[in-house]
Amino acid sequence: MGINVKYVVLRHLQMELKSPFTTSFGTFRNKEFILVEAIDEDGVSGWGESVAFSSPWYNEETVKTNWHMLEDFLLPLLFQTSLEHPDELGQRFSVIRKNQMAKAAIEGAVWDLFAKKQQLPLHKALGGTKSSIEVGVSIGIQKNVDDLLRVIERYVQEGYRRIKIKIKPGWDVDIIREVRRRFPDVPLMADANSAYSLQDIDRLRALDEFQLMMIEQPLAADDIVDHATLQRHINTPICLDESIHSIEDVRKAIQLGSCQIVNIKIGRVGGLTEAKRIHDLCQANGIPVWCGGMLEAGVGRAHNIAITTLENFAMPGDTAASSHYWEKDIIVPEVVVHNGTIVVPEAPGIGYEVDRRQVDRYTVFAKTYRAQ
Ligand SMILES: O=C(O)CCC(=O)C1=CC=C[C@@H](O)[C@@H]1C(=O)O
Ligand SMILES: [Mg+2]
Repeated sequence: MGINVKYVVLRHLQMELKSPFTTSFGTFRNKEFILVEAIDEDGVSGWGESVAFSSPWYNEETVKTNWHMLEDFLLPLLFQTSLEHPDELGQRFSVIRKNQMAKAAIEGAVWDLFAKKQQLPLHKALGGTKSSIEVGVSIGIQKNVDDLLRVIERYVQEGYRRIKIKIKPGWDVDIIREVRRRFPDVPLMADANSAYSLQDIDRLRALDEFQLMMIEQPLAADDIVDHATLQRHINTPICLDESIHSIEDVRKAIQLGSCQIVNIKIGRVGGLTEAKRIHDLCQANGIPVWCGGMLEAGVGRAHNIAITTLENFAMPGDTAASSHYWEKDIIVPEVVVHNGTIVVPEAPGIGYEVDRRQVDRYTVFAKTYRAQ
């Protein structure tokens, strides 16, 4: 059964975060993103979500560059001929360099469509094995330590399986010491979003005493060489986020010893097919992976849940409950977390219904593209 996408609707949505999210590179108050709906000859819709932000802080892609790539390059390639399987899109899109988040947005919609046509939940179509997944929560930089401790307390009580806090020079060793004093046993990790350099080795080594599960992306966003040096000097396992765009990046990082853990973000690596390949390579090399978050709305969140059902997603990811981010999400039911666990939905495709009323409410503009 081929996949024959007849038209695609791109929608530019804007949703307000319940509370601002601050990292070492800035504060998010709103989330603007592109929602992709791919409709086939039978009128079945597949949904994808671009995780690019409005500004090129996290990586070089933005909402506008994603729209441009989709409109001018990726949709024409998709419309060229039908597909037998979503895995074929990687090859078809390989004539376009990088722009992984734009590629992943449409690839995700095609995977949802494919799974629906097969009457399979997306997680089964991907080869997932879990019926529930464990999740953690990522906490932005707070005004002061007391606020941070209060926020952590709340999430620990809600049952989240690990706490991730953001660090940067000056908001690191002392802060983590306080957190550890108050929560000696909580599974804890720190994400630096590239805020350090090799000159900070001593400061980063000082974190070894706190039994962190890992430190995420301490060094430059495009680096895997200095990370290998750093890993030789510290005991805390390094996890790469920003530096990983493809299976080739992972192969090289493993060879160099740049990390012991990989954060897989579907958007950053160009889609579900590449995410699965990276998962498999890491598994073969004894490297656990987990699913990162990009403050997704419901569709992106559903894709994250599906990929996390693969076996080697062995650590809790950042897929917190919809209500952690939004007053009202765009899917029904919303993603709920009980005791740090999400029950994986079994309905075909992403497993959640897209709430068109909410989508319309958040849509700033939309455009439809048809196969010629
Ligand atoms: O809750 C989430 O979706 C995860 C949030 C999170 O940690 C991140 C979101 C966006 C950019 C980064 O700061 C970051 C990360 O690096 O993992
Ligand atoms: Mg990160």
